[in-house]
Amino acid sequence: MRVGVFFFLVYFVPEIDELSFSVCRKMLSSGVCTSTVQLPGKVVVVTGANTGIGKETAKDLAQRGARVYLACRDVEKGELVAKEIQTTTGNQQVLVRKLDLSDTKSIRAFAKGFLAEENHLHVLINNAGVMMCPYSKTADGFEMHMGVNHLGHFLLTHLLLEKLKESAPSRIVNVSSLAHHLGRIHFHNLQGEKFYNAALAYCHSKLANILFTQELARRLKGSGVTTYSVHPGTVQSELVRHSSFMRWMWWLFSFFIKTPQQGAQTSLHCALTEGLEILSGNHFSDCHVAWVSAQARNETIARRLWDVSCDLLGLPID
Ligand SMILES: NC(=O)C1=CN([C@@H]2O[C@H](COP(=O)(O)OP(=O)(O)OC[C@H]3O[C@@H](n4cnc5c(N)ncnc54)[C@H](OP(=O)(O)O)[C@@H]3O)[C@@H](O)[C@H]2O)C=CC1
Ligand SMILES: CC1=C(/C=C/C(C)=C/C=C/C(C)=C/C=O)C(C)(C)CCC1
Repeated sequence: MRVGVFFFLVYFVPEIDELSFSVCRKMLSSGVCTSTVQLPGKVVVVTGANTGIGKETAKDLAQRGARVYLACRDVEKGELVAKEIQTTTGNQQVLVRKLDLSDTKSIRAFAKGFLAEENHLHVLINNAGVMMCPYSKTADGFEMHMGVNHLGHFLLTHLLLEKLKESAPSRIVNVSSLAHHLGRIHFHNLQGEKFYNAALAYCHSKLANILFTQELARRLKGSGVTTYSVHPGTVQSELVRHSSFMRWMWWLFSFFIKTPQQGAQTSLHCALTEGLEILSGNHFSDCHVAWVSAQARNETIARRLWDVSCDLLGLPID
């Protein structure tokens, strides 16, 4: 039935025909991380690692011998995945710790626990994300997309930054999206209280991921810590859980959508590839540097977002 609907559209609507074949070509030329780097003795944190892109990223890093922390809001789901990764990779150093990015207390507790038990952190992958949630707020009163996708990771990164610097060379990968092109930082409506659209709220938060990456790269110059933002591609995952339209689209076009394992490739490329330090602050898609929107290249907005984020989270503005 799905194949029938697809071929009906392709056969009878020439525009869709052209679009789908060019999209198809693009999807099929998706990047692959070719790094052979092994990671014994290295410590990695992946947020949202119990499913989707995060799970596949964590699995690959465990396969290379790293000690991998799965930072998950649902510890039970995390434990099941940790067992699965331990079995498939033979690496027992896959650990689950509770992290709910929609609650700054949980983020602080995660960081405190991690810093108490680990002397190093070589790679932080800020992967967790929510998309198209009905209007809701985090425990601290932030709009859910901005709160989880941007502010949660902003705070987590700040709390772990000294450890990353002590462990240099180290890397931070922020999983953003092509959707950032539709994003805007409305400083007068950062919590969506004046107007709210679930899809745009996601786009705004993904733009914030890129602005954060660029500002962080500027501030970390010379520290040995580098940072990259990533568009993983359009990937079959649970991200579409809040939208029946998107679930339908993903189902209809599932032939052209990447698997989570393919979706993990660009994060892995940025975390592992040797010689990438010179490209700190850049955005990547299909394992190549990718173009970002004019908003995402605006240093003034990036600096202001940094200051506003510090202010909202009670961090000192430096
Ligand atoms: N799939 C796609 O096509 C695309 C994805 N991306 C980005 O890729 C990243 C990974 O998404 P993907 O794997 O597709 O989606 P999934 O929904 O499959 O995975 C998202 C992960 O984030 C976790 N998460 C959600 N909310 C919180 C929270 N409050 N605290 C901690 N963890 C949380 C989820 O945990 P739980 O299972 O408990 O809900 C889950 O582990 C996201 O940042 C997304 O924006 C970007 C472009 C396209
Ligand atoms: C038009 C079109 C598609 C739609 C793509 C969309 C809608 C992508 C959305 C991506 C998002 C939301 C990423 C998350 O960050 C498909 C399914 C690829 C198939 C070919 C035609």
